[in-house]
Amino acid sequence: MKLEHRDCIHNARALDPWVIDALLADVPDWTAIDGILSREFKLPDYRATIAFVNAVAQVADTQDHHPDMTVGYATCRVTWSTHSAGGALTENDFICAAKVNALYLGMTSA
Ligand SMILES: C[C@H](O)[C@H](O)[C@H]1CNC2=NC(N)=NC(=O)C2=N1
Repeated sequence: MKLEHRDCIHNARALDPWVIDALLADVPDWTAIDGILSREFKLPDYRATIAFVNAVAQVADTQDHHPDMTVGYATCRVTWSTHSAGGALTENDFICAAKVNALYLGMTSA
């Protein structure tokens, strides 16, 4: 099943580096550095940025997996890591990153 269609699981385990490298191919434009997965999104203006933040928050609450977000006027950096795995990357981070990519595509193409 495509990553973006999967749901987060409980007790996700820290991923090995080679698994991280493989999963990165499924989340275009995200980078994994020091146990965090992040991407900066560009939006047309502040209103669109806040709408994006709210849509990401909705995904986060539904999945019970929550990113850090840094909001600018027309940018939002979304950062995932799994606290319960000691701040490492798990499949949950990649599942949520894929969901956010799909969300962004839906909000910015049309
Ligand atoms: C109790 C609740 O399920 C946990 O605190 C969830 C909530 N959101 C979370 N978000 C992230 N990013 N990592 C977690 O380990 C995590 N744990």
